[in-house]
Amino acid sequence: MTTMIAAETRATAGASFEVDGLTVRFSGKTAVDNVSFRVAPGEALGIVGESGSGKSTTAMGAVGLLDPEIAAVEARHVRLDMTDLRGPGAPRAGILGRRIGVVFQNPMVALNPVLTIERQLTDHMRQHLHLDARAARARAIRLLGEVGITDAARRLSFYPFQFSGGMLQRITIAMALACDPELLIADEPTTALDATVQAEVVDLILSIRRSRGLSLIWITHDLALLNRVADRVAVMYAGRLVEIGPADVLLDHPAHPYAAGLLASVQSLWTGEGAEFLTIEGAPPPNGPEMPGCAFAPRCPRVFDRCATRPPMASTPADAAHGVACWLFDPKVQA
Ligand SMILES: Nc1ncnc2c1ncn2[C@@H]1O[C@H](COP(=O)(O)OP(=O)(O)OP(=O)(O)O)[C@@H](O)[C@H]1O
Repeated sequence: MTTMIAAETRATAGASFEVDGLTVRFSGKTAVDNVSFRVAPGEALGIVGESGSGKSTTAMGAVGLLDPEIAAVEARHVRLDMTDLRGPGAPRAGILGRRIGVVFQNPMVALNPVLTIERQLTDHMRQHLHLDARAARARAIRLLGEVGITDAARRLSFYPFQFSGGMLQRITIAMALACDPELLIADEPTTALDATVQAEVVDLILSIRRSRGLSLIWITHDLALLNRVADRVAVMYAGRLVEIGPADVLLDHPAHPYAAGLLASVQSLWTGEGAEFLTIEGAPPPNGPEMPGCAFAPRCPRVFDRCATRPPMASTPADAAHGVACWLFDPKVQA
């Protein structure tokens, strides 16, 4: 009983999350190259980029969710507040699931189809919070209420197939919140849902973030959504972080030619009928960041000689308010 009270009253304010020099390789091939960023306590960072740009690999690699048999992950450090998640003897086990919650794209994949919702929600709490069965069940009912599932006591005995996609995503959000995390990672949490329920799930995550004061990383390919969900935005291209800055600044005046092109293509869609639909010519390089210069150089309308031979700023400084990895904005080139 004592443990239950401690768990329920634990403050759920957000923690800072700092990633420095994260590189991820699959079978020796670099998928994410020297990525650095910081999320301040209670802040929401949106990570945007096209499919395959390395958004999920960055987040999952940072928190230790990639299978070490498949992915080689290196980083100078990954810190949740003062706790280093990657140093020797780092207390990784238990942090994920307790201090960090993750909501995935497809709730059907995140949930076990042959276990009841009660079992899946309470196993998690019993493991991390050491609650007895009764206390865990009571907590599960409260959590389901928090994510908008009515008649929660009865529905705890249901299996995943008895819920709609939107309801299932609410349940995975409850699971992510089960141990009062300080950081929530939402990896395209609405992509697999019907358009009608997407907005409800976005609203739910935003309202939970506000009420709990959580730090949030929201991964999306939807630039328009970032207006609503993010305080700061990080733009990824071909495994590198090319621009990071305050959402209002970056979404109004993106500096990196790729970010500018991405925004222009979305804005041309927003402007409606008769408007020219802008696209960025070409495709991302097949070898991701494994090329001598800037990976965007072959598609860049502002390319110049240096871009093809040397990668600009290998990473954006973790503490920079607005960073751009582009030779056009390098002070030494401008001088
Ligand atoms: N398990 C894996 N094995 C091999 N390569 C992988 C694996 N997972 C990801 N990759 C590669 O890593 C790169 C980054 O993929 P990632 O899924 O992180 O991109 P993303 O930006 O999140 O894309 P999406 O929006 O489609 O989810 C891609 O080139 C992808 O093919």
